[in-house]
Amino acid sequence: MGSRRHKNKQGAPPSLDEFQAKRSKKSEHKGKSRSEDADGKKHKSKRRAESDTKTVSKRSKTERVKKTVAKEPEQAEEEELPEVDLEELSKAKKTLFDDEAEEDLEEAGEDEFDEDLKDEFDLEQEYEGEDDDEEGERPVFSDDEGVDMEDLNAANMEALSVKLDEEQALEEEEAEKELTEAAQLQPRAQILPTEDEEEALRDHPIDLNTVRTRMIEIVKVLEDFKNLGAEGRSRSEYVDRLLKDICEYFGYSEFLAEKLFNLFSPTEALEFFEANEVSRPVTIRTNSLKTRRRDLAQTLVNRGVNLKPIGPWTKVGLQIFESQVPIGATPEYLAGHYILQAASSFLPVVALDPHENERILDMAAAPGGKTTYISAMMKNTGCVFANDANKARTKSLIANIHRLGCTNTIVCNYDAREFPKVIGGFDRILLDAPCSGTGVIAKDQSVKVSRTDKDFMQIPHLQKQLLLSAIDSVDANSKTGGIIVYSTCSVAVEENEAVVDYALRKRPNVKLVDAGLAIGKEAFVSYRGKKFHQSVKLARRYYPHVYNVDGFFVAKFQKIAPSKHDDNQANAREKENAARQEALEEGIIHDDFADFGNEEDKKYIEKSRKVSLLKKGIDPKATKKNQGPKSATNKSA
Ligand SMILES: C[S@@+](CC[C@H](N)C(=O)[O-])C[C@H]1O[C@@H](n2cnc3c(N)ncnc32)[C@H](O)[C@@H]1O
Repeated sequence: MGSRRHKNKQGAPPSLDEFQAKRSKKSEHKGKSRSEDADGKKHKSKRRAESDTKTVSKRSKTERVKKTVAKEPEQAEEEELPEVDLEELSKAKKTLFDDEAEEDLEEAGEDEFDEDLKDEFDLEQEYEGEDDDEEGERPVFSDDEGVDMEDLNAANMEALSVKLDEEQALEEEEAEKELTEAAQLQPRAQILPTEDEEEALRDHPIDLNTVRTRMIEIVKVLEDFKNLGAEGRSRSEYVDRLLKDICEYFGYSEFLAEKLFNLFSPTEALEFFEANEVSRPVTIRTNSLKTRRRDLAQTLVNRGVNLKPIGPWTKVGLQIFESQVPIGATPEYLAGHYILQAASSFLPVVALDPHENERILDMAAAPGGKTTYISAMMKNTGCVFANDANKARTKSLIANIHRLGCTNTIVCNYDAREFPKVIGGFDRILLDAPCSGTGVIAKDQSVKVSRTDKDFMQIPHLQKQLLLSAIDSVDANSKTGGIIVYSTCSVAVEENEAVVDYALRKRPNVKLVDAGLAIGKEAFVSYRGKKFHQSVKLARRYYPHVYNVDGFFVAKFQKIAPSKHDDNQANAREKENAARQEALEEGIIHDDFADFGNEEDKKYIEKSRKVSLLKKGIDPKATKKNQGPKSATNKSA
């Protein structure tokens, strides 16, 4: 590790299978290290460093890094001791995300790599419904087990097998007993500083290695407080010290450290904080309006880009490992063949599941990563309203829409709480809500100290209002949709489960449905004494330390009936047409950005319409007159 906060090149978000396999490997490993511990490894006492002169919060990152890397032999020894070893954890995380694949890619010559890549892309077309028909290893009897094969016959086989089972159960029971006894015999380490030591600490600069070792040891105690807690010390004393250490080591405000810590078990919390020090993998989304992932991958490989499909859950994502060219400035980028987009940002759109020819509203759309994905999934048919309250941000939204060639999009600039008064009756709505950003601390370290209690009241308040507006703007009678997806890049319960639960209570005409996402953890149905509607568990949580993606939350609603809060549906179409007319007359988007070249595009649109109809076995000439008003205008309003 070159730095406490280092680039993570390897971490492909794993598939569910990969993830589960690695998780169980990890717990096997834990069991192993526990028994090693019981075998008599002694905990070394912590040491205090005396040489530093600055406090951690004032320390520069480079200094911190140097401290962490340049370990003295004794310090290194100390780090071997704890059961929860962060070095090991971060190694484990790397392997979790397919190191082997990357090494293969690096080792392979280009031709070989191209072949591998092709294979993967070929597989990608076929993987659905494909079963792994390799036989697993079969258990075999062995002499070691004390069973004479010659004595084994149908009559005694059952009795022998029962005997073996009993012996195994007994062995397991004894091993467990030994473990517990050994743990109880272990001296209870005095990890917490005494009052005098605390006092002395105040006058001394902080040593990061000491803090780190103590965090790990405290976590270990908290995970088995009954056996490892020191006499006369309460659990909360350990938690308080750990929180202080987290603030000092990772640079969080006490308020945010505690809020985030409370979401997890102590071990997992430490993994989460650690993961926030590591950049997520660079990922791009293929723009299927302009190219295919396989073609894009090949072109980028030819430019010296080292890449790999993200995982079986997306057919448009690519993970970039290394690149000899700036990935945000290749000719393919400029031509709109892809967009740089975090893997987690694909998820809400996958959950939204846009259909061709629908009317969709992206309520908080800038800079347009999700709008352009929605548009691509709709194959530029129907209409996407891309709204954002921040006018300045609509510039990047429009720029992305242009670059990616989305011709079914209308940009608007309202406070989304004004919907459905602006327009209602949508088939689907995405509310990718403004949030505190506690899921993307790796990207924006300022969140660690900038978020206050007030934020976690004000932001959820806005999110609740926006979500109700979204619900009221959807057409419950939509033939294909009636869907609302709510997402945030925050892991705070106030912004996620609490908002969803509020909406369920305020709008009984919606229900939560399965988001249809292959990965993700169930959302909470209760949290620190608060109970949420049982169905809230259908929503999904994503964590950096679990999937190596940004922290994220996704909930999918189905509107089952209209309500008195909805806008007059009949009016919606009229409003939409009036808005289009107004936009056309005012030529709003043409001040700063190039024209789409409507005439130029028309022939392509017409051609793609014909091809799509022919594919469905419909004569394009027969349907031409019936084209509805939903065809793209290429105008932003
Ligand atoms: C998380 S970002 C959206 C990211 C976007 N969906 C994407 O994928 O590129 C949240 C957006 O909400 C916008 N926003 C904040 N308050 C809003 C409001 N009341 N109405 C509409 N948009 C709002 C912000 O300007 C910001 O662009």
